[in-house]
Amino acid sequence: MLNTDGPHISVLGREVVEAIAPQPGETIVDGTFGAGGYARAFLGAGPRLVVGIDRDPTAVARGRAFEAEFGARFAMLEGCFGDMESLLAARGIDGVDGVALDLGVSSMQFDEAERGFSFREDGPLDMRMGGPGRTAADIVNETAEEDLANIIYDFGEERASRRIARFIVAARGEAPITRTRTLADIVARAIGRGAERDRIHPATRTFQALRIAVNDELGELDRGLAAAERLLRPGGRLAVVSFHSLEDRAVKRFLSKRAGAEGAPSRHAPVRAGGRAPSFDLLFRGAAKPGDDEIRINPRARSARLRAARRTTAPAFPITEEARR
Ligand SMILES: C[S@@+](CC[C@H](N)C(=O)[O-])C[C@H]1O[C@@H](n2cnc3c(N)ncnc32)[C@H](O)[C@@H]1O
Repeated sequence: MLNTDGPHISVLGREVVEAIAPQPGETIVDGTFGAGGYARAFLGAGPRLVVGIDRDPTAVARGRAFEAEFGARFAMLEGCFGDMESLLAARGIDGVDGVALDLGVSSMQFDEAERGFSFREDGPLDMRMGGPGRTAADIVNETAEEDLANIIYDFGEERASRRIARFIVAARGEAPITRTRTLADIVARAIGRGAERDRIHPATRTFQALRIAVNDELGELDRGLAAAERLLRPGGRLAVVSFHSLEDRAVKRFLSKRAGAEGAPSRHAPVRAGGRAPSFDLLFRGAAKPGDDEIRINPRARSARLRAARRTTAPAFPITEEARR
C-alpha cells in the first residue's frame, strides 16, 4: 500500500506499480490522478513522463503542485479518461507504455459533505465528480418512476428498486429532494428492516446507482478501456482497480474478449479472440485483491479488485465490437 500526501490512501498501490512496471524512457498515464498516490510511485520508478488525468478540479489543482515538483517529467490534464486520446493528442502524445485506472471516487471526494456522495453526512444531492452536467438531485426529482427504478436496479443492483422509486416519487410530490440525508431517510423508510440483513446502510446501493448515473461511470469505463487499447504500444501495460461488481465485470469481460479467453472453441484450439488475434495478454489470471494487512489499515480497500494485461502487437478491436451489455 502506498501513502500519499492527502487523506486518500492508494488502494493496491504496490500491485499496480508492479503491473505497470514503468521503465526509463516510457510514458505512463494515470487516468484517475486523485491524490496522486499512483503517479508519485510511477515517477519514483523513473519513466520519462507521467501524465495525470482527472475530471475533478481539486485533483487537478493537486496535479499542478506535482508539475511544479517534477517539472517536465509530469503533466496534469483536466478531463475524463474516456477522452484520453484527444487529451493526450492535444499534447502531441499518440502512444503510451502504461495506463492505470483506479475507478470511483477518492476518499477526499467521499468525505466532503458538500460533494453529496455520502449518505452519512448531510449535503447537497450533487455527486458530480467534476464539470457541468446533471446532479443526483436532477435525476431524483425529474426522472419518471419506472426509469428511476431501472437506474437503481441496473447500477445499484438493488432488489427493492421499484419500492424505493415509488417512495422517492411520493416524497418529491411534497417537496423537491435536495439533500443527501433526506434521500437516505426516504430510502431507509422504503426498505425498512430488509437491508439490516446485509449489514450495510440501506441507502448504499441507491447512492451507488445515482453516482454511476450522474458521472456515466460505466460509459466512461468502456471508452477508457477502448482508448487504452488503441494508445498502448506493443508491450504496454493496462492496470484497472475497480470497487464494485458492475465495474469489475466490465473490465473482466473486456479483457477476456481481448485476450481470447472468451469463446475459444476448445482448450486445445489456438486461442483467438472471436476470430481476431488477441490484443492483450493477461498479466495474471483473475483479479488481485488486497491482503488482510491492507484492509486492516484501509477498510475501504476491501472490495477492490485489480486486473492487468499487456498489449500485444495485434491491432485494437474495432469500436463496433464494443458490446458490454
Ligand atoms: C479512487 S481515486 C484515485 C486515487 C489515486 N489512485 C491515488 O492514488 O491518489 C479516483 C479519482 O479518479 C477520478 N475519476 C473518476 N472517474 C474519472 C473519469 N472518468 N475521468 C477522469 N477522472 C475520473 C476521480 O475524480 C478521483 O479523483
